[in-house]
Amino acid sequence: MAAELIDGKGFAARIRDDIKRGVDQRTRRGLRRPGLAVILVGDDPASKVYVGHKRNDCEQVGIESQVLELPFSTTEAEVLHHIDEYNADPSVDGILVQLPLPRHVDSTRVIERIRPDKDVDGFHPYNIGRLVQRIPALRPCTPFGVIRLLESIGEPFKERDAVVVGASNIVGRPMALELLLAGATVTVCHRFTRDTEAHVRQADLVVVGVGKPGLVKGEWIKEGATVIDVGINRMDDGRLVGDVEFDVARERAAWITPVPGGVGPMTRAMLLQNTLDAARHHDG
Ligand SMILES: Nc1nc2c(c(=O)[nH]1)N[C@@H](CN(C=O)c1ccc(C(=O)N[C@@H](CCC(=O)O)C(=O)O)cc1)CN2
Repeated sequence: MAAELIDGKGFAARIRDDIKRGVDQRTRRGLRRPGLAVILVGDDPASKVYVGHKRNDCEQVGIESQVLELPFSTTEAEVLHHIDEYNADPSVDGILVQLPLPRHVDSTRVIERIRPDKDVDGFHPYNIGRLVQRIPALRPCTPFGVIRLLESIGEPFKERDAVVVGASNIVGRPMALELLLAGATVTVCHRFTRDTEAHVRQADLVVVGVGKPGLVKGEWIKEGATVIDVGINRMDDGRLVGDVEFDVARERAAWITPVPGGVGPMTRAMLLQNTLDAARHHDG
């Protein structure tokens, strides 16, 4: 029987409704709206689309957003200067620098410059360190969103062998950490892994975030597994596809996320959640 689809788009819409209620409650109590500042450097078309979505999401839930669009030639020192200004601005609760950055700007130095309490992407080493120790923190949005999706389908983490394919800073590594904290037994496959297929074949839960269409073959998926596809790849004909060979995987899995409409909308919803949480923290 074909797997059930995990409806990230629908779930994210419900989370946005909750966040809107949280924002409205603040304004009724005389508190200011949460503020998000987004920095976009260069003109990568996909980044522009994502930043546009984030701006619309903020408008929908009542978060004040501002987007600073900087040319590709912007220096690292200039980006750091803008971050310093947002760090000092009390109306800004969250700062996000859209990735990837041009090669002449060091993303690690940029992320480290953001005040950890305004790091709504959850990428700052301080927040990652807190997450490692299970201390409440701003959590990286994509893995946080995946955990929320898995909780929504009643995933029994503690009984599961999970395999994460990909070990990026944004997805794979924090994803493995989140699954570990949720109680799963976790294996991470990366570019030096000798036999990714063998690991995926025995996994009860597979999370893939590499950015290569069809990297994980449908026939590798164990019968009844849960498959979370974080990949978003735009094909020449304009279609968006994930990293998993969807049609075949769907015949074997019990649950699977679609692309589009799976993890992507949840990443954006968790950004709103982090921004609201940061504002609550800033209330004192
Ligand atoms: N500073 C950050 N940069 C990047 C992040 C991030 O979390 N923080 N993640 C990705 C891009 N990303 C968010 O910025 C992102 C990508 C895609 C979606 C999304 O909603 N996808 C939709 C389809 C959208 C489309 O039409 O193209 C879907 O999957 O249904 C949300 C967020 C890299 N950079």
